[in-house]
Parts: sequence; structure tokens; C-alpha cells
Amino acid sequence: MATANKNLSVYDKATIPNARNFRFGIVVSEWNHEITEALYDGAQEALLDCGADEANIIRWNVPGSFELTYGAKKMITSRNVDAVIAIGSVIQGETKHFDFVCNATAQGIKDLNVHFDTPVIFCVLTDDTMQQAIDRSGGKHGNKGTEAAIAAIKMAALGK
Ligand SMILES: Nc1c(NC[C@H](O)[C@H](O)[C@H](O)CO)[nH]c(=O)[nH]c1=O
Ligand SMILES: CC(=O)[C@@H](O)COP(=O)(O)O
Repeated sequence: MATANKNLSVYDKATIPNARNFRFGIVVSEWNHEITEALYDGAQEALLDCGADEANIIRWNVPGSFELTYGAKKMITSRNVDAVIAIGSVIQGETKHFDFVCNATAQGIKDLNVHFDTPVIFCVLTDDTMQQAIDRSGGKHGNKGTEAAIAAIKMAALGK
């Protein structure tokens, strides 16, 4: 189902564990900061709405989406968190660099989920245009940060 057919911000709290006992790391890319800040706001708002304590949300910034993998790994190995949300916005430019950044970031975050026992949520927009990014970070299609926060809570609760 395409994002256009699913609002990213819609969730049913009755289906989501209470987040009050969980600690969350959020690693935020500074590239396209107007988008990544909106994604962070959506994620933080949803975590708090679902019971998380603001003191249990640790935020680190990294330069770009390519650095999200390292930032999330360092968060996992140096902080006692139950889940990490990796937030980025990659927008197509003139060259193939978009493809390399997107693929490396997706593979890197996937690898963290394989090699470590802390879930890392892929909250990276990979858009052709700035408008697509705006639409998915609090615009007409909702906020992927919200979706990522709900996924983080569910994964933190998995098996507990
Ligand atoms: N063009 C975008 C980038 N590029 C930067 C890389 O992510 C990385 O920081 C650099 O190659 C140094 O290692 N990053 C984004 O997050 N979004 C972009 O649109
Ligand atoms: C995703 C990118 O790295 C890209 O925005 C950089 O732009 P360009 O491909 O024009 O160098």
C-alpha cells in the first residue's frame, strides 16, 4: 500500500503497550533539518502520548543519514535504551549519490537489527522532491516520525 493510501499519523492507543517503562534513543540527521525536526517532533509527541517519560528520551544529532548507522550503534552500545529511532530525510539531487546514501543507510540500520538486541526503527524519508518530504513529515500524508514512534514502542515491548 502506498503512503498516499495510509495516513502515517493514525494509531489506536488501545493496540499499543504503555511506554512508561521504556527508554528511547532518537538519532537525528541534520541534512534537510526542516524535515528531520518535523519528524522528531512527531516521534516525540507520539512517545509522550503513549506514556513515555520525557526524561527517558535521549536525542543525538548526526551530520547526515549516512551517519545514522554509527549514531544508532553508539546509542545502543553506550546508553541503556529499549529502542532507537533513526531519523533522516534523503532527497534526490542531480546524481546517483541519493541511491548510495539510501541503500547504505537502509542496509546499515538493518544490520544493526541483526547484530544487536535493541530494535532500531528506520525513520528515513527517501523522496524525489522536497514536497514529498513535507507531505510525509506532518503534511497531507501524516508524519513518519509518529509511525516510527509507535513501531519503537511495539518493538521495545516485544517478548516482554
Ligand atoms: N544529500 C543528502 C545527504 N548527504 C550526506 C550524507 O548523508 C553524509 O552525511 C555525507 O555523505 C558524509 O558522510 N544526507 C541526507 O541525510 N540527506 C540528503 O539529502
Ligand atoms: C541525496 C544526496 O546526496 C543528494 O541530495 C546530493 O545532491 P547531488 O546528487 O546533486 O550531489
